[in-house]
Amino acid sequence: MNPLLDHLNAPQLAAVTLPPAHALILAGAGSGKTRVLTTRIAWLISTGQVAPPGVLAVTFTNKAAKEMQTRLAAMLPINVKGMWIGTFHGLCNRLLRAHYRDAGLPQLFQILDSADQQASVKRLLKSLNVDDEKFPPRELCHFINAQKEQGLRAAAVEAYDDWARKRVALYEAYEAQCQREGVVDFAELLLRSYELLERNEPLRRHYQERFRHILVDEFQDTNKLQYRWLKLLAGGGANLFCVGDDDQSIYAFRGADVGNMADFEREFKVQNLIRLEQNYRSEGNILDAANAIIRNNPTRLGKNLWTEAGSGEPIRIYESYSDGDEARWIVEEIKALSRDGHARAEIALLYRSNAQSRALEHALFNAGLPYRVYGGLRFFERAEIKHALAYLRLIANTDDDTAFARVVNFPARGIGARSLENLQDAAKAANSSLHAAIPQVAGAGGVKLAGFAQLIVKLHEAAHLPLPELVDHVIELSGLRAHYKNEKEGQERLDNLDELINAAASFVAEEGTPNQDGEITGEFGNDLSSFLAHASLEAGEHQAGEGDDALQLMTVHSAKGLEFNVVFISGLEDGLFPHENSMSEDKGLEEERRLMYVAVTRARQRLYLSFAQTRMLHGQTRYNLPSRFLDEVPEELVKWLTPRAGKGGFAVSSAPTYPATPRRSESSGGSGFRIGQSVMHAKFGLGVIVNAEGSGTDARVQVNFGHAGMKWLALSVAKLEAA
Ligand SMILES: Nc1ncnc2c1ncn2[C@@H]1O[C@H](COP(=O)(O)OP(=O)(O)OP(=O)(O)O)[C@@H](O)[C@H]1O
Ligand SMILES: [Mg+2]
Repeated sequence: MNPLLDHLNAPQLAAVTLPPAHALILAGAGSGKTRVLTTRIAWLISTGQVAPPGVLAVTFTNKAAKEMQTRLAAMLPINVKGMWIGTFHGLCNRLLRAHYRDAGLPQLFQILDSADQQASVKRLLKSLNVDDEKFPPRELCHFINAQKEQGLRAAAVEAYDDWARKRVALYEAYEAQCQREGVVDFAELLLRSYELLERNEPLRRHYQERFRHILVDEFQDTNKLQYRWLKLLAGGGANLFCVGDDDQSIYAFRGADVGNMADFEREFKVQNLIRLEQNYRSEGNILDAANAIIRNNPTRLGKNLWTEAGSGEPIRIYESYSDGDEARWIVEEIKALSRDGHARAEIALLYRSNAQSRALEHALFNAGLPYRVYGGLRFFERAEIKHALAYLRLIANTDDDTAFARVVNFPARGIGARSLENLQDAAKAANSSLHAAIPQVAGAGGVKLAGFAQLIVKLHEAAHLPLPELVDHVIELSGLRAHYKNEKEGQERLDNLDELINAAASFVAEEGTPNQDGEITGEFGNDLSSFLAHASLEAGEHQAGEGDDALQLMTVHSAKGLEFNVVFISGLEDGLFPHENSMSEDKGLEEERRLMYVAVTRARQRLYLSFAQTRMLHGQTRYNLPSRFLDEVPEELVKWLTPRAGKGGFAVSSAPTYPATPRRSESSGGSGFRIGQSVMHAKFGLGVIVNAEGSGTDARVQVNFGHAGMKWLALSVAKLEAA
């Protein structure tokens, strides 16, 4: 038998070796979906059923794409570099680079990340004199992206009142601005390449005939437009092989639609529906906990996972007084784990929201423990990096107004707001880019702007340099290096800029010049523009120190598909996880529960769950109840590391469990209740006092009742009892 097929169980083997046909692999976490998908690619190629260029594989992150390539390279004696394996964004970018003319884009079009997009919208509102309180840029971006994700251009969006019509008009103006500047946002990458294939029949045929096998991982999290994109590409008779898990659908808030699974089954008349139920990742207790949690969701396709592994260790739960205490405890625990021989890279710290990482990072930093944060403030999103990239973008395209506006006066060169306004007016009058309008500005401001234009010319002259040298040169010539040298805490920024040079070097070394697999065009763009695209798309998955033995910090969302020997899930508090925005409606809560399921199923051997009674978040101290998800873990699987306090619904301890910070005993206006105290209300049940105001007959307290939510109660009326 083909050694590729060793170690597969029967349904996995069936999935890997299906004769060419559409297939849906529906299976729970850790059952080998990704492994099956990768092995199938290897099997199809090694048995000569398809050549490498005939495969298109979509993964969820760049990291996953790289991992897939590495695994394939280990299984097959072929060059996997040129293969079309990537994220939707990455693949669309590749398509648009290859056919930029047909797509109506400049050769060196630039990609706007979310922050760039917002800046661009802000600039638009300003130039149109639109009140950004009526149309907050963030919401406008959200609206625009949502339209694009449904495949709707401004002209196709319906609007029934003035405000909605204005919003659509702004969408249209934004599109025009992007087109003029030669930039595309993330949603545009997808929509533009969809339209390209839809409208350009020869091109569509070419790709339809080329890709014989299209394989999609994490299919449950595709949105409508992505699904249509897949359908279009598969329209020439390709075989669509999708793997997914409805229980892990966690991107509904971004337009993902689990309904795609049912649509796929129906529209493609899928005959091969394969379920995998054996889990190879987690030990028994962890798996049982995950199964128990997800069982509380009423709308599931339904499946249960089992494992041959023993029950393993109990799930450890820890309660702390504050987020700081929680972080310090995690540090101590990690030190102990290290002493026991656990590699740091095999330990993951997961949290619901990025803001939570601060306390953890602080404690890890103080303890001198190396760590890597995925997501959060990503490398390529740091201010100094974005400044340097903006200069590079201006080399590639002087009409890129977002980049222009970012650095025209950074480092400061005396170009004031007044001159910039004049420049903007001139650009608007001439319908040109900011850069092109410079000669129109008179006076001293005009002279300074001309100086900036000179700088861009000089940078341009260096464009022939090898990429890492070019980056170095730009950092120097732009004055960024000198600027940060003079800044008090500029060293870290200088280090990051050096890291950008390294990133450019490793980019050139790794990517080489793509396109060795017989693309129909040789116009993939040059190193600079591919590097810039990479910087926008990579989303921080590369960071300084990659490969070191560092702890892995990330949100649960970014942990999807990954696995670790030890997992900490911290901040398990109602309002945080489940997140308060999603607690009020069933659908939201179900998505949070799926998120919890994803989090728990990342662990192989050991799982820690922790929560804090108080937490500083966004500059405010919050008093929280333990997450309801903790109650959903069967007691027999659990070992409490702190006394299990409070019976029944919520475990609220009355004593500080970690002695590092003295417990505060704020009184609530002489009412006899204190903040942090547990109370009982006849209607709302058990809660925790989180805030207090007034005194005497006017005394009011705010109570977090968990399921019943947060309430202000007048003590003279509400009959509250100490619990
Ligand atoms: N037949 C098998 N024998 C041994 N190990 C296996 C087998 N199948 C999968 N594994 C291992 O189990 C782990 C989980 O597999 P994989 O990541 O492919 O699961 P998944 O279904 O994609 O999980 P997720 O839903 O979290 O993405 C991996 O370490 C994988 O190598
Ligand atoms: Mg997977």
